[in-house]
Amino acid sequence: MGSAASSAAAAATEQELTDALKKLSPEELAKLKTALGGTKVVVVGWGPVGHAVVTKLLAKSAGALKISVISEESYPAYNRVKLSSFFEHRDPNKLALSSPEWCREQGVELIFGRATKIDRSGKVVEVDCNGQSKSVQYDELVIATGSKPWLPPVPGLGLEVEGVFVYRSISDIFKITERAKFSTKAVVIGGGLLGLEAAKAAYDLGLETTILEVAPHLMPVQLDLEAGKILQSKIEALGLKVKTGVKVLEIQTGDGGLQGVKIEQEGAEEVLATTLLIVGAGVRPRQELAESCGLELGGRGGIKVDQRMKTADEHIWAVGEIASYNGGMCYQLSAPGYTQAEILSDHMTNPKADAKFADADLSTKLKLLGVDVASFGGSSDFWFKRQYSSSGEEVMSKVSKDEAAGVYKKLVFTPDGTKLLGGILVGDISAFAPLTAVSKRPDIGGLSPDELMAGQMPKVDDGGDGTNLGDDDHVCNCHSVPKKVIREAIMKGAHTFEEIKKCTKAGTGCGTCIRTGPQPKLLAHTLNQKGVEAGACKALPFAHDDIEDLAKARQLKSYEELVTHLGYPAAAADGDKTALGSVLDRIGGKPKGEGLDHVAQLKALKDDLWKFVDKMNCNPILVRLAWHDAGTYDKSKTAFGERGGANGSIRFSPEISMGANNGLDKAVKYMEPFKADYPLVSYADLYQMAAAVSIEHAGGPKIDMKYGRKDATGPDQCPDPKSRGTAGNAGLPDAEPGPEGAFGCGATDAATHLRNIFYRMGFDDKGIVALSGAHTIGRAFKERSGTVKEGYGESSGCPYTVSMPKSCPIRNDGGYGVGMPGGKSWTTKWLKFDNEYFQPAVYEEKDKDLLWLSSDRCLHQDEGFKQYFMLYKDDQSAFFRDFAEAYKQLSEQGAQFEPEAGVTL
Ligand code: HEM
Repeated sequence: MGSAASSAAAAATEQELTDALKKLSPEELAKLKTALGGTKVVVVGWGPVGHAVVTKLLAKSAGALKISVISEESYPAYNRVKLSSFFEHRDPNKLALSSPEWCREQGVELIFGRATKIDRSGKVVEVDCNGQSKSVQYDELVIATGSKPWLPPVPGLGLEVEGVFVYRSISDIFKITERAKFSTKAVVIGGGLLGLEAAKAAYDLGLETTILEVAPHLMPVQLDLEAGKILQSKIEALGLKVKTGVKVLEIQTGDGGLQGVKIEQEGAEEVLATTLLIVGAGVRPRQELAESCGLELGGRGGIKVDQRMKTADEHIWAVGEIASYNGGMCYQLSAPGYTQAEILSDHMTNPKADAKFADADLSTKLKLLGVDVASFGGSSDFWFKRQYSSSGEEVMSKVSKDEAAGVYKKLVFTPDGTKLLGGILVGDISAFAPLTAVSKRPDIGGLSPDELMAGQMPKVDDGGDGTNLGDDDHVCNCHSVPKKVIREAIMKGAHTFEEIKKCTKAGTGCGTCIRTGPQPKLLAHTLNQKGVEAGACKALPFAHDDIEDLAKARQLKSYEELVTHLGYPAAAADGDKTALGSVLDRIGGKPKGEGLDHVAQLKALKDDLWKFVDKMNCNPILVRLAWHDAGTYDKSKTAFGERGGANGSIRFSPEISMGANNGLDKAVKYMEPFKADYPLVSYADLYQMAAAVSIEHAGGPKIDMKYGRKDATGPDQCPDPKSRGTAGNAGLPDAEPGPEGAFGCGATDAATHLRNIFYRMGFDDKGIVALSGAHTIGRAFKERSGTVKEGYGESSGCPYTVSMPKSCPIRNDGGYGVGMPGGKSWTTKWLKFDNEYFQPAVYEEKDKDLLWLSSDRCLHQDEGFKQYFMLYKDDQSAFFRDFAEAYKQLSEQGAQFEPEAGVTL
């Protein structure tokens, strides 16, 4: 490699490198490309560390390397650290660190399959792609296969037992969720990081959960006995059971799989009855590939690597949980993996690089079942030599605890008290970042151990940004990003947290350096120094939404608190408070719409709904909610409520519990926070507006509906389910006839049934076909309508409805995301509102992965319907026009408006 390459690769950060590369002359860039060009790098494993290798290699080679990545899971690389947050959103995309589109844009070849063999002499990896074998040639190979869960040797324990799971991947979570539907109790083996995360999952699923730990206390690798016991009592206070010092004797099975777990504690045996068991007792490196090709392994497993992360084979590298540095232990945390990715990419792009892997930072800070826990150390000796439990001459320890409050703090010093070796924090971990920084310095800056215990921090020259962190202190511990790197990124144009994430990775791990850590102050101060006025106001130059999230995370309630904890006080200006008005109201507990009149609330709500569907990809269910609220309309009836229509009555139990409305309670719940924020808007308007926004957001027509609908006030205003000449469901249509061959209205063919239903509402054949075209978006689920065998979750969906659909991307804007995976859709791009529903590829029913119900089929078979069906097939604008007209009618009839003429926006 020429000098141009080495000077570029010697730069310290990814951002610098990208900038340095930009500065190269075309000749120099050409040299670099010749040096690396054509070199084919294959990365096995698309987890967070494998992905970090790809991004770093791209940046450091100016795109000259040809990179392929082999991914066994069908999800884009995702953040396992946040796996348990999945239950808050149930959206795999929120965990994603990348996407297939990103790979495409970067020219990275993405291969979905399992690497089965490495032929070292031929430099080929064999990949099993869904039963088809593929040979992938490499010049340089990176193994980033990570770990696999370890099952303790307990009689009867195996993943083949129904009800036994591990906790490692998104698909594990889906499987656990499925089983949880039929279980009331869960047992978790393992009281370490992994086991407690798994216990959180079981707890979030509403199961009575018992945690079993073989050691005398929880988290034995990170905590001492006292800290472990405090954590235990906090977890028990939540209603979970914890048993420590436990030996698992046997797994008992019977009909339907798991029945119980037999244990021994303090000499007494006991059987815990359960149908769901999660094993979170540790992991082992996935080294089969390396073993089978004869690569040298580490003494305790993993692939032996040197300081450059190179294995015994000159062309094979290993990083992350699989890498055994100098044959020692493999690190099962992401931070060391990221450091290793950095070092590997340095060496692969620059033979003269001198970066060396030496020690891993095993500091961890996390929230376990609502309890903050942290363990930090200046070097890995803190954990390996268990300095946190040493005593006497080896170390000096200081402890403070408040058992009632559940707060514990232990700091461990050298015997002379001049250097902090590490510490343990439970309950209050606010000092984690500064203390971690102090533990990495040669001394404690002239303070005494007692002063440090009391919360004093050595004064550091922080350049006036208020972080009390030096240039080399880490802001982001997950990715080991020092303050100076973030500062430089801001100086070079990264003016938001998102932009900082992109160019430094800071904040993309656990995210606490943003939420509760020093990043906001650093950003505010640096922007201020640059004279950049970005974001909400002078003192807090971030987006309103960011400020709101930060305020919630830190429980800040006033402008003064915001500026002190997040902002740059010297920059506060008179107008700041006004500019932050809505955020201050929100964090002070006021609804968003307070002070706005009805029309202004409607307008603000529309914007919020747009953002919501954009984030959640829940357009279809909101359309179904609004249509089912309105679709009870009977033109022969006059009394408000009894006549049905869009009046919000679907939120009441007689209606929402009708079979036809299965699953819509989820959408009703989605809408509640909006109602709380905009109290002047009726539920009826809210539901209809959400549908109109969802359709438009998905690329469909704008529906010119009016607002001001009044709400049904109670269950007594719900239509009687049997009052519409149908068996039930207040006149909503059936998709298929019942077991006797008849639809609910008595008709034996779908076309007659649809006419019975929709003529009652005042529609004609054109309206029926146009409205049915709404199925161009959305899916059916076995758990809801029961019309399909596909159901909730990744494993129960079909290729178009899982997170990596074959038609990806399915959103109108080309963005990535499917919301909750699963079910079966009518169309391939089922988050795009277009006329795909009317296309032969759909209605000819050749693609078994698409849905076509009797009520859809009659639309192109019945002569009266067919003319419209064929018109919409050829002319999307005719479909949009007729749909918008019919939907407006659907959403307004039966409703009562105030003012009578309605409100148009
Ligand atoms: C013509 C008679 C209709 C029948 C028999 C029918 C039946 C169904 C069925 C069985 C489902 C699947 C529900 C599930 O399992 O989750 C469904 C979903 C859906 N329906 Fe209809 N429907 C009809 C008309 C309409 C109309 C008029 C609209 C809107 C204007 C509509 C909008 C939707 C949407 C958007 C979904 C997807 C919901 C989701 O993905 O969560 N449907 N429909």
